[in-house]
This record gives sequence, structure tokens and C-alpha cells, in this order.
Amino acid sequence: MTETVLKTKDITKKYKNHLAVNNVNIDIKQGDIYGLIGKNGAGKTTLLRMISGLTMPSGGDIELFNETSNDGLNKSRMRTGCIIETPSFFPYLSATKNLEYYRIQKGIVDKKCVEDTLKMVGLEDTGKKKFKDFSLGMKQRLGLAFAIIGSPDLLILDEPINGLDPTGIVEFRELLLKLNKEKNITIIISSHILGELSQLATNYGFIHNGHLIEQISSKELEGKCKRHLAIKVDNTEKATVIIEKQLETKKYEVLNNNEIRLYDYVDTPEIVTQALVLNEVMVSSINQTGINLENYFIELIGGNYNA
Ligand SMILES: Nc1ncnc2c1ncn2[C@@H]1O[C@H](COP(=O)(O)OP(=O)(O)OP(=O)(O)O)[C@@H](O)[C@H]1O
Repeated sequence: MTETVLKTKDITKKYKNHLAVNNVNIDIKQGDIYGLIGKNGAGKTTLLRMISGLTMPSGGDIELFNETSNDGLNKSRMRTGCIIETPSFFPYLSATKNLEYYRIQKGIVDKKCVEDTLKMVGLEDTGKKKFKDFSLGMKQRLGLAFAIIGSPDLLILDEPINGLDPTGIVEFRELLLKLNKEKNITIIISSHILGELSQLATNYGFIHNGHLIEQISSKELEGKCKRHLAIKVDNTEKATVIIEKQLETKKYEVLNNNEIRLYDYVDTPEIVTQALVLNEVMVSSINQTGINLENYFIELIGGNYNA
């Protein structure tokens, strides 16, 4: 069974009378890239700050690498790397000098890790170029270098893609995938734009007004969003035989509530209904469905999305 890296149980943060995070339960397994999606003010940063120990929860529990006590959590947080507030870099120093400063500050003995980390994030050829002259993409990558220099097992990233141009987004995404695949780093990453994290996240947590309103794997989400016919029948076994034999397609899935998702014949539901009914399968409903990822999120939070 895959190891649980992070679990929160009813975690809550209250500022005066305002519940910024309200009884949130998330579950992240080793190797996941967990996309935390919510519009501005939803509670993403507050949740990530509690996980990384920058602020104390008002209630609930955190389990990180199987530790739940304060001492245990402090120890397990040494296995994390974070970009929550932008790390401050010295504007007149190079990438190497800046990272060297953080290597010493974090008490990392291995001097070579500065060079290795810069290589990992693609900043090995920046020479004496000063941080102040870096592009935003380079600055974000140096931020990531800061987060991974201690070889963390979990990366906690708060909106690291914010402000990047489309090329920068693709590059940053590829870098995170590389860290996940090659270094086996589990990642939790927040964004207010679902599309930014598609092609990256393996799981999503949707947060709205402090509540986690849905936790879903990317596979399930793709299935829900892909255009299909949602068919409710009395006998799925019989129905799938008809779909395969008579309609000659295997592009379907059977859900456990007597529903079949058919990815063929989407624009001709009458053909499907006729085939099923003539073979004595009762069809209680048949609907065309499927939406794009961004609209899925908007529908989930009840429309009215002003990011
Ligand atoms: N230190 C604080 N004191 C009082 N209220 C706060 C504090 N920090 C956050 N909040 C409030 O908690 C709510 C959640 O804020 P949070 O920053 O976690 O949201 P977010 O999803 O990260 O949004 P953004 O994308 O805008 O950063 C907001 O209403 C915010 O005003």
C-alpha cells in the first residue's frame, strides 16, 4: 500500500470571527502531485501555512510522515521544502551565491549540493548574473532551488506559477514533473487556475470559503469532464453486451450506481436508447454531459468565479 505522506483531520483556522479554513480533511500519498485549487481568499495559503508550521491551527490535527505530536511534526517538517512566501534573495548576488547562503543557513554540509541543485532547476549557466537581472521565470526557479536544496520528500508550493508567461508555465511544470519522477518528491501545489495544474496534478482538492468541497483524482476528473452519454439502466451487464455487440464500441465505463458512461454516440443518444430498449433493457435516463476543467470548478462552487 502506498505510504501516506500528509493527512489533515478537521483542520481549522479562525481569525477573530472568520473561519479561513474550516474542518478540512486532505489525504496525500507518496508520489502524488496534489493540486489545491481555490479562488483568491479561499484559504489555500492558510492551509499550507499550517501544514508547514508557519501558523498554528485553531483546531484539528496534522499527520506528516506518520508524526502527529508537536515534536514529531517539527522533525517531519525537516523533510519538507516550501515556497509559501517568496524567499528573499540578495539582489546583487548571483544564483550560486544566493543558494550558498541558504545552504549554510539550513546547515547542509555537502557543498556540492548548490551546483547540483542549480543544475536540477536549469540555472547552472547563469554565472555572475545578479538576481535583480533575472527574469520572473528564473526567479521562480531559484525559489524552487531554495525549496529543494535540503533534498525534501515533500514540496509545499503556494501559487508558484503565478505571473509566469505560457512558456514559463510549461517549463516550471516540466521541472516539477522531473522532481516528482526522478527524485520521487511528493508535491502539494496551490493555484487559482485549474488549467495551470492540469497535465501535472495526479489529485485535486477544491477549496472554497475555507471548505474542502471535493477531493478527486485526475483520472476521475477527466472521466467526469470528458464528453459522454451518462446512461442509467436497470441491468448494466446486459446493456454492455448490447453496446459491444450491436453498437460495436468498447469506449464505455460502468459505474457502480447502474450508470454507464459511453464515450461514443455522444451526439446520437437516440440510437443508443433504441438499441437498449429493443433488447429489453430499461433506460431510466440518458444525458449528454462533460465540460472543460475550468467550468467544472466554476460549477462546483456554484458559478460566479472572479479570480
Ligand atoms: N493573518 C490573517 N488575519 C486575518 N485574516 C486572514 C489572515 N490571513 C488570511 N486571512 C483571511 O483568511 C481568508 C483566506 O486567506 P488565504 O490567504 O488563505 O486565501 P488564499 O486561498 O490563499 O487566497 P490568495 O490566492 O488570495 O492568497 C481570507 O479571507 C483572508 O482575508
